[in-house]
Amino acid sequence: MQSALVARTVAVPAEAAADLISLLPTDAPLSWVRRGEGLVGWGSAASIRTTGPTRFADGVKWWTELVGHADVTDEVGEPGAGLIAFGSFAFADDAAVSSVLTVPSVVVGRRGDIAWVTTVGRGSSLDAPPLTRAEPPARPMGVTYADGALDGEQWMSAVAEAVARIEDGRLEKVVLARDLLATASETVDVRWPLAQLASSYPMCWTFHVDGLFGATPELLVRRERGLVTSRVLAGTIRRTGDETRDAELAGALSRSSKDLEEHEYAVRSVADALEPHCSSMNVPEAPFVLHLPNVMHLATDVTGVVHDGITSLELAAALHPSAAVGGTPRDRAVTLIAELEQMSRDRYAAPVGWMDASGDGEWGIALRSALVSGPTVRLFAGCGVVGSSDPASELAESQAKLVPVRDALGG
Ligand SMILES: C=C(O[C@H]1C=CC=C(C(=O)O)[C@@H]1O)C(=O)O
Repeated sequence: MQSALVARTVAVPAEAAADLISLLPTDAPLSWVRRGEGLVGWGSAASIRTTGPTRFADGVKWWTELVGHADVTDEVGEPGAGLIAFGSFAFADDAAVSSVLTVPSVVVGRRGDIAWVTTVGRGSSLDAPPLTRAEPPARPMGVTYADGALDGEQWMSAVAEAVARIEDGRLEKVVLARDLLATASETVDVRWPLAQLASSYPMCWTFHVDGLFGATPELLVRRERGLVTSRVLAGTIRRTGDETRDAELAGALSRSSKDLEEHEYAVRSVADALEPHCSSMNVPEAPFVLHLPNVMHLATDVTGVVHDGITSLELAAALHPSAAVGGTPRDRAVTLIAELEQMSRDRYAAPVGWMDASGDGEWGIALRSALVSGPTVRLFAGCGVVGSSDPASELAESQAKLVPVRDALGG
């Protein structure tokens, strides 16, 4: 049997963690960063891969046992300090896609002006490494794009088919996604698109776990000291870059019955899944408009007080897939997704984030994301389809949602 994990967290000056992503070396970089704060990690002290319908439960069991045997000294005491795991889960129950939880050997965290380094290993003397900028990544070169499973025409037909099924009364909403394949002339160093995403989309969570990277605006769940938060997004309009026009479009979005319907399904699915675990909840009656550089979304922040000892990962499992990425009713939507998309979503649109030893953590929905493997990058984007959806508008919306990763790849 392996010896127990030892984790030591020490405080460091905030300036040392001012640019978290620039600290990442090439060795298994991990990221969860928003507005310059969050967590980065590298190296691997322990990890688990799991598949199928029990993937979340397997992860929770593994983590609980690991934490139960670990020797942790944490002089900072903030959420994310001490022992943490980063994780990225498969969208679907099929056994072909691995989900992963990984404990880095070094984590650097920052929250406001508090910063720390956690070192994890199996030995007794763990010295925190000096925090210095890593060798900068190279820009991907010669990036070319090709259709993924479906070309634009075929994907619009899938959307039209989904609308027909909704009109038949078989379901109310389904989120259909498509993929796009990028190929660079050499292996892509994921730290390049990560740095670009973090600087262009500071209001999003810039993540990377085991080849899945992106900048998501949607927080599936945060659990922090008994409080739970979910930022629900659904309903989108593209930005024009002209401020006056964008303000008019934001107004139109907040009045659009099609988008409000899409949004309502997503909020309901989150509120219904959180309710059994909360003693009190706040679900705002009307959404606000979240402005991103490429698109605007209808957004609702659902909050609650958790009354049981449920971990953030178990909450994520209960919420996944919300109707922001699945549909309503959930089971029918997930079956239709598999039929119409004709591709595996892999880990796109599924929980990605981190959890600490207390079970607190943050799990985003892996949107505006891509899977990198050597010189190839598979990008994903999806759109909520309701009875009034128009296939050509949905295709244009999916293209707008591909912009962050396309721009970050620089081609
Ligand atoms: C499924 C995606 O977005 C979801 C989140 C926000 C808005 C959405 C929409 O308006 O369709 C989607 O529900 C994606 O970006 O791939």
